[in-house]
Amino acid sequence: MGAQARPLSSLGLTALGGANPDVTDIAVDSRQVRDGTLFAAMPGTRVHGATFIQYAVRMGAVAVLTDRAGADIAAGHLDGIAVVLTDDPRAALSRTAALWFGGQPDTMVAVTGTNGKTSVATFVRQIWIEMGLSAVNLGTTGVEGAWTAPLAHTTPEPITLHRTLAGARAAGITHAAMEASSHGLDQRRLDGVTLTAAGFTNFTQDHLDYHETFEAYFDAKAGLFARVLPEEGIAVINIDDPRGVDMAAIARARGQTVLSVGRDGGDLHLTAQRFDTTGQDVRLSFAGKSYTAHLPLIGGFQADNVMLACGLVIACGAEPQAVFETLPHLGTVRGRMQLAATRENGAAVFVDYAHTPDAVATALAAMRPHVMGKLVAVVGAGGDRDAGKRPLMGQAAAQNADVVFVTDDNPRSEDPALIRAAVMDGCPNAHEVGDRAEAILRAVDALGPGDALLIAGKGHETGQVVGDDILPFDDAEQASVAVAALEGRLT
Ligand SMILES: CC(=O)N[C@H]1[C@@H](OP(=O)(O)OP(=O)(O)OC[C@H]2O[C@@H](n3ccc(=O)[nH]c3=O)[C@H](O)[C@@H]2O)O[C@H](CO)[C@@H](O)[C@@H]1O[C@H](C)C(=O)N[C@@H](C)C(=O)N[C@H](CCC(=O)O)C(=O)O
Ligand SMILES: Nc1ncnc2c1ncn2[C@@H]1O[C@H](COP(=O)(O)OP(=O)(O)OP(=O)(O)O)[C@@H](O)[C@H]1O
Ligand SMILES: N[C@H](CCC[C@H](N)C(=O)O)C(=O)O
Ligand SMILES: [Mg+2]
Repeated sequence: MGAQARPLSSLGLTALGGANPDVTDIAVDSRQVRDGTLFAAMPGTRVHGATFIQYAVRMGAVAVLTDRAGADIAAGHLDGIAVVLTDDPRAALSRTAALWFGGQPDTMVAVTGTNGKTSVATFVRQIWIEMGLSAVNLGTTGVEGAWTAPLAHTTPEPITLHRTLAGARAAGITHAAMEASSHGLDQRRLDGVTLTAAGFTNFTQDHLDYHETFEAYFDAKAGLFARVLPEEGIAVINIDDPRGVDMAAIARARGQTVLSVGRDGGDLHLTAQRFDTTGQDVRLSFAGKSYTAHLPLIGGFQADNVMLACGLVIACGAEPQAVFETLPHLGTVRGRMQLAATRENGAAVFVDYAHTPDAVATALAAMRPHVMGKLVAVVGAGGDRDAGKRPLMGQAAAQNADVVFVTDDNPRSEDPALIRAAVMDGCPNAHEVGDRAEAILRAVDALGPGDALLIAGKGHETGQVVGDDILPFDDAEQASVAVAALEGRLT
């Protein structure tokens, strides 16, 4: 909450006719408006927020921030309140929220890409903490690290975001790594954040329900470099991804310094990787020097995420040697290639957040070097999300696992049987088991010595969204329950 009333003009806003009322709060939802509030009436995906201006005024709004379309919708209801009109009210709201809450950790980085954002942001935070700094990561798993808080979005809307950042700063947090989701970028949610560096992981299919085309999805992600990261910022880019090369060109065109990372070359370069039962050894090359480290992380792709994280920390001014020395102390990211249970015969059960075709393929392929026997997968797709990815996720599972169980993820408002049928189109030989707990039980039951199971899709989530209900559900817990039940340890 903003502590006290402040004139509208102090928030960087100029109202029509020079009105300059004192503002006591800012809100993006009319239902949160109270006396003295600046109501930001945003063009939405379902409705224009300006539809609710009349109500907001009744609740005590003294000023409205909107666009021309919003002013037209609310015509006749704007008398007596200050009206700020702008072509890009979402960007204006972000800058206003930054000024209203007035503080963020001194050093901040953001990371975008289809997969790996949470992992990279978590590794950045872990590295900073190992270096003795007071750091957090913000994103899908909430605020984690030296200060914790829950978040409803991967990239929170600007008011929540800046309230959180100001809270973190007040708690002594000096360093923060945040996720920039494509929705968040498209909706300008992080345009008020001051970034030292920004990272790009990769670009594959997701969220076409929202962005409609691959190019629009890419352009949203590119906004991190084309708009949010300042010209003096450093762009840390995975150039193994073909679109990483495009992203680097966008960053260079802005005058940003590019620090490239990759396996095929790059300023920070992975030159060797060897797997063992507890993780992997990596050799990295940076600025003419070679560094080796044991990463206690399962999954070859985590080396890519760790490299990007190292690049971001170095971009913020850390000594490379000190950064690479922290690597043996990194920990598993919650719900990402997390060992959840082990059967008495040694078969391991992993939980992972793979919810795109590329992630399912990558996560399963990453398990192969750790598995002697057969690889079993439990996979499903979420409702009210990109429907085109469903058969592709099934296909990725069929191509990379020996046995596949198709089950429900978060059906949300959709018919789960139809979602499963779409996934099954990509893996017709899979076993279809709608109930997720039963699918996990049957998959665990299928494990012999040397086999392994990947339960994909829900990672750290602790609920299953069915219609408007969130039913308690935790893949890691269900994996343990299944192992215990099958081995007679449940009474
Ligand atoms: C599709 C999408 O991103 N929608 C987000 C968007 O809502 P919207 O503006 O489209 O909402 P709307 O219902 O059309 O309403 C328009 C405006 O009217 C206002 N309103 C509405 C009703 C009312 O009574 N009074 C009122 O003032 C709303 O606050 C809104 O500002 O702005 C809202 C406020 O910032 C968000 O809560 C909402 O996120 C919805 C809930 C959502 O599910 N978003 C997901 C898809 C999302 O953002 N996911 C990404 C991660 C994706 C990933 O990387 O995997 C994320 O960053 O979390
Ligand atoms: N570098 C990578 N390349 C390909 N797949 C990856 C990579 N990193 C992670 N993944 C896969 O993507 C899944 C999600 O990882 P993570 O949560 O880090 O991504 P995210 O981008 O934050 O996802 P979200 O869009 O939900 O925020 C992992 O569980 C793993 O299966
Ligand atoms: N941030 C992603 C998470 C998807 C997780 C998966 N379990 C699903 O519900 O589809 C999204 O909202 O698309
Ligand atoms: Mg995430």
